[in-house]
Amino acid sequence: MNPFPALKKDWHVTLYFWKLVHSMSKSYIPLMVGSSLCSAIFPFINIILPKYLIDELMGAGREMNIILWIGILVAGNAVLGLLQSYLNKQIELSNVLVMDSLELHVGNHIMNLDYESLENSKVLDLKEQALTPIRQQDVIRKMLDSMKILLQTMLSLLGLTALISTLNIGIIVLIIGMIVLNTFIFKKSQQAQFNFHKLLAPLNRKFGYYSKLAVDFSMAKDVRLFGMAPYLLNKVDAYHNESVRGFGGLYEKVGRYKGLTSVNLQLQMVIIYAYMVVKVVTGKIQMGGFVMYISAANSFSAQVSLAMNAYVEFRQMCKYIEVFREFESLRPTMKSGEERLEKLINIEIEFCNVSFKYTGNESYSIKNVSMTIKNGEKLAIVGQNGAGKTTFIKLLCRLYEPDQGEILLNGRSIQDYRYDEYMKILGVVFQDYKLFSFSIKDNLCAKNSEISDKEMEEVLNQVGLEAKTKYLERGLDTQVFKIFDERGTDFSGGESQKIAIARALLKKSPILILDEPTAALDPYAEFEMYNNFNLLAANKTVIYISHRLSACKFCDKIALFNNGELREYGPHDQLLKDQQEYSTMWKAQAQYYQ
Ligand SMILES: Nc1ncnc2c1ncn2[C@@H]1O[C@H](COP(=O)(O)OP(=O)(O)OP(=O)(O)O)[C@@H](O)[C@H]1O
Repeated sequence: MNPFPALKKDWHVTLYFWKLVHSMSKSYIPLMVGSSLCSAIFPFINIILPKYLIDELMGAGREMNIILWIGILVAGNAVLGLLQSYLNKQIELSNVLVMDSLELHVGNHIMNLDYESLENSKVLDLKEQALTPIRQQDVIRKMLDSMKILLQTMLSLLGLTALISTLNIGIIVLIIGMIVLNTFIFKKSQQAQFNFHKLLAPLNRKFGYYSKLAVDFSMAKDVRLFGMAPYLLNKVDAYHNESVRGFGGLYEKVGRYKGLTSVNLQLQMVIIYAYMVVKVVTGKIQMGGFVMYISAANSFSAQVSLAMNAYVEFRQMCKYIEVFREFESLRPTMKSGEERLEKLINIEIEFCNVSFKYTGNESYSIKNVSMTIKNGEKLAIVGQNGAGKTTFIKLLCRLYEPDQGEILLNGRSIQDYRYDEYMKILGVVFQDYKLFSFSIKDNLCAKNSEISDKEMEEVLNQVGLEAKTKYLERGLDTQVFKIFDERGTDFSGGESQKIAIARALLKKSPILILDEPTAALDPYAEFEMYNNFNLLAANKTVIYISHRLSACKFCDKIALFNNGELREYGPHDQLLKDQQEYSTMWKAQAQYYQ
C-alpha cells in the first residue's frame, strides 16, 4: 500500500484545519508551539540531572554540589511547570473559543445552504456524519491535542535518541519495533470505532428525532391527544437497544486490543531492565548512569508510544475533519444574480410554463403553470389539499428552482436578482410559520432597528392584537413563550398568527404572501382582517392561499390549482359563471352559511 496519497490527503486536511482554527483563534498556533517546546524540555531535567546528583551522592558526596544539583532540579521543574500550566490554561481558553466559534461557523453555513438541500437525506446524513463526532467525540480538541503531542514528542525524541545512542542504539530499535506493533493494534481499534460511528450516523439521526419528539414541548399536545407516548418510547427504546448492542460489541473488541498492547509493553521493559542490570554488574555504567538510561529508555518508550498514538489519533481525526470539510464545502447551487432591485417601483410577476418536481418525487407538483400577477393585484390561490398551492409560493420565494420554465420579475428571471434584495420585496406568512423565544419586538423585526415601537404598536393594532399586548407589563419587550423567562407570554394559535402577519406587514415589502392567513382566526377576527385588508395591504401585491372561499370575494383574481395545474384563472364572478370546479367549491361552502 502506498502511504503517500494518504499522507498528501492528511496534509491537505491539516492545512484546511489550521486555517479554520487560525480564523477562529489567532493565538492558538503560537501557544501550541510554546507549550510543545516546554513539554519537550521537561523530561530532560528529570532524566539528566538526577544522574549527577546520584553520582555525587555515591561518589565524592560534596555537600555544596548536592545542594546545587537539588536546587537546579527543583528550580527547573518549578519554572517549566509554571510556564507549562500558564500555556495550558491559555490553550484551554482558546479551545473554548474555537469550539464556540465553530458552532457559529456551522450555524452560518447551514443557514446559507439551499433550503432544498436541507430536505435531502444525503445532505442530512453528511451533516450528521460531520457534526456528531465533532459535538460528541470532541474531534476538534483531539485533533489539536494530537498535533500538539506530535510536535512535543518529536522534539523530545530527538534529544532522547542522542542520549540513548551513547549507550546502545539497539535499545531504540527494540522500543520502536514494539511500538510499531502496538500502533498497528491501536490503529485496528480506531478503525473499528470509525466504522462503527459511520454505521451509527443514520441510526443516531432517527434516535435523535424520536427522543426529541418525546421531550419537545411543541409536540406535547399531539403526543398526549393521540396517545403517542408508548409508540415514541418503543421507538426510542428500540433504537437505544440497537445502539447499546452495537456499543457492547465495539467495546469488547477495543478491550481485546488494549490487553494485547499492555502485554507487549511489559515484555519490552523486562528486556531493557535485564540489559541494564548486566551493564551495571559488568561495570560498564555507574548507578547514576543506570538510573539515567533506564529513565531515558522509559521516557523514549513513553514518548514514541505517545507519538504513535497521537499520530494514529491524528489520522483518525483527519478522517472526521475530512467529512466535516466535505460538509463545509457544500455550497448553495441555486442561481443568484447581481441585478439590483432598489429602484423597482411597479412590480409585475410572470410565471412562464413553470414545472417543478420535488427531489425524489415521481410526479410534478407544479405543471406547466403560466400566469401574470400585476402590480397591486390581489390574488387568491385555491384548490384541494396537495394541489400545489404552497409549492407555487415556495417557487416564488426562491426556496426551490423551477425544473422547467421561469419566473420573471419585471421581465427578468427572479434568479438574476441579488438574493438578499429579492427577499426584501417579499413579506410572507407560511402555514407553518414559527415564532421565536425572543421578545415580541425581536419577533416582529429583529433585523430592522429602523422600525419604531410606535409603528409596531400600530400594526399590532391593525391586526387586532393590541388588546393582548397593551396590558403586558413589559410591553413589546415581553418574551414570547416561557422557555427562558417565566414572565414571558404564550399566544393562542390565532394570536400567534396575528403576530406572524404583523411581522410580514412590518417588513414593508411590496409583495405580501399569506398562506392560510385566517385559518386560526376567530370569525370576528377574520371579518376584521378582511375589512382591514385593503388598508393593511394598500398598494401591495397580495397573494394568499385560502380554503375559505369567502375571502376570494376581496380579491381581483382567483387561481384554482388542481393536481399541480392551473385549471381556472380570473375574477370571482367570472369563475362562478364558468360553472367549473371553483363554482362547485364555492356553492359547496356557501350552502352551509345559508
Ligand atoms: N418538501 C416536499 N417534498 C416532497 N414532496 C412535497 C414536499 N412538499 C409538498 N410536496 C408534495 O407536493 C404536492 C403539492 O404540495 P403543496 O404543499 O404545494 O400542496 P397545497 O396545495 O399547498 O396543499 P394544502 O392545501 O394541503 O396545504 C403534494 O403532493 C405534496 O405531497
